Amino acid sequence: MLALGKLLELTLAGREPAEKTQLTVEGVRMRWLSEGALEVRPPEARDNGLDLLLSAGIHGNETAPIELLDRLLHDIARGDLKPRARILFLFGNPEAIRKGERFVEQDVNRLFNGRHEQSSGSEALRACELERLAASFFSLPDRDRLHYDLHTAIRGSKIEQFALYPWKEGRQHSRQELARLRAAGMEAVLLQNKPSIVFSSYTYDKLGAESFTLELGKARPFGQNDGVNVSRLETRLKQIIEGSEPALNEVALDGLKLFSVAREIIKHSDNFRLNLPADIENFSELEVGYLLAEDIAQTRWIIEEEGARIIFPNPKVKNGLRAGILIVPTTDENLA
Ligand SMILES: O=C(O)CCC(=O)N[C@@H](CCC(=O)O)C(=O)O
Ligand SMILES: [Zn+2]
Repeated sequence: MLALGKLLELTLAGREPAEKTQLTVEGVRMRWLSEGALEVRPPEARDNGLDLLLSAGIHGNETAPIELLDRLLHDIARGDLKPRARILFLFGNPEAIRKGERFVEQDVNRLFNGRHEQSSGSEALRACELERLAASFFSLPDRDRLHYDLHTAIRGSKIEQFALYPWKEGRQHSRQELARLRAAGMEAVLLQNKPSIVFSSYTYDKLGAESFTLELGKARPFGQNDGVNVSRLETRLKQIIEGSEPALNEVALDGLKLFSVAREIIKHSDNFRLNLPADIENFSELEVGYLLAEDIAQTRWIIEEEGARIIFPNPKVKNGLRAGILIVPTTDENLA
């Protein structure tokens, strides 16, 4: 296997490779760009015009997606997987990955779309570098652009695998991309309805990619991910990489559940209280009238929406950040 296939090993060791560019026997070029960043380029004659950004480890303790990207890279470096797409592999927060923590000082996934400029420290610098790497990767004209930012969640979930689809004024969510996600094993998609400061929102909003955050199960340490079944996603990613995807069922979306955001719960102060059991699962339903959260100045979050569910409840976030998302079921009528 080519040494650059061991991007994860290099990243965990904090090492730079001696050789920055290597070629497989089929002429696939692997190029190390920076810590945790590697570009894969097929020979020109095989290139099918897709630019695919695969990121994981934006949160350092979310190891199943990191292991998945590591397997794909090994397969490419051995010549077992023969890309027709250009690919950028990114391990988002190397320092946090080495520590096995979600983040070191601050959550990288709250520092995109310019937020890093109002901040300092290594994670703000890393968010800036990730934006630069993504922008440079997605700078070639007339190519399809796809970004999957892979995560696992802090808690269990009633719907194990789901995607979050960013929003941009005047741009419609794509039915074809939803069909692709369904084929990759996603059971639900949350259609966002406002701008955001996460990585997938940056590549969607500023770089014109079709971009998604994918949640694949519960976060566990390296080597303990048997409970996270990524086989459907892995198969689909290999097909996307090799340009051999079977046709998609766009009409029915094959039972994919769609949700929209009703409200984001923002923590404003240290007085914030979230009225949920510590082990509550994502997608748990909340009844109308339920007092979900309280904060300073008599702020009360009371459920008003029929069919409301909660995802990512987290009262420990820093003040000013999202402490949960209230979602409601929606339909496919506004898709492009
Ligand atoms: O389990 C949790 O509470 C968080 C899991 C996670 O890291 N989710 C991403 C979602 C990003 C998005 O909104 O697209 C995050 O919170 O950064
Ligand atoms: Zn995450």
